Amino acid sequence: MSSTLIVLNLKTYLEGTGEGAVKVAQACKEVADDSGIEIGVAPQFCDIYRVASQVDLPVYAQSLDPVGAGSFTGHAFVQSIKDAGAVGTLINHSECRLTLANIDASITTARNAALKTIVCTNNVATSAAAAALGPDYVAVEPPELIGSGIPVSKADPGVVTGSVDAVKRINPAVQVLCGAGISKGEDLAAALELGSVGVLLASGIVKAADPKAALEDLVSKV
Ligand SMILES: O=C[C@H](O)COP(=O)(O)O
Repeated sequence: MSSTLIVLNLKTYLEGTGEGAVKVAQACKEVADDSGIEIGVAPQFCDIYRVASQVDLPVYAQSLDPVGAGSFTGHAFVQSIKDAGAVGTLINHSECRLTLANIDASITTARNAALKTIVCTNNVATSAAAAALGPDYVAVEPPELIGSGIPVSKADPGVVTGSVDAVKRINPAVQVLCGAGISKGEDLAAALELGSVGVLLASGIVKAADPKAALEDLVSKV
């Protein structure tokens, strides 16, 4: 496997009892095996166990709550997420934003459970702030480009290079992903050229008529 990472966020695009998530995850697994590029998938909480138990690929939660076992109704408990089979979690996605204090607490909670952490940010300043908290990855995604089909790596290369520079300066151990509007091989190639180690993406693959073909195109220029 190369050090490139692709994480496919399924958001709430898929209905049903997890069979759609398993099918997309299976496509990710096949393309990962063929390409040698690591591909992870972030299904809804209720599908983590089903996906992780049926497909041998890295599964991420879409978020978690910094709570322990106990009186925490409605929260996403890290140990349950881990026991369901997740290896990591997104934190602070634009569609699920947290306070800085809760980002910090979520990173600590995930790290204590040995889950990888991908903290989403919306610009260079928040990428710098996230890097100071020491997650495994910062994933910069300008919100206005999310779901637009316009790739951040072409529409706003400066937010990627700026985030890479800021993160390296603050904490060189943190790696940078970028996302928003990524769907094609040229988008991923451009993202890597800009210094990121991979992408966080969703609609371009999940909503494609043939997600496996879309994934094959995504990795075709690396
Ligand atoms: O988590 C994924 C990002 O929000 C990007 O979404 P998108 O690929 O649909 O633009």
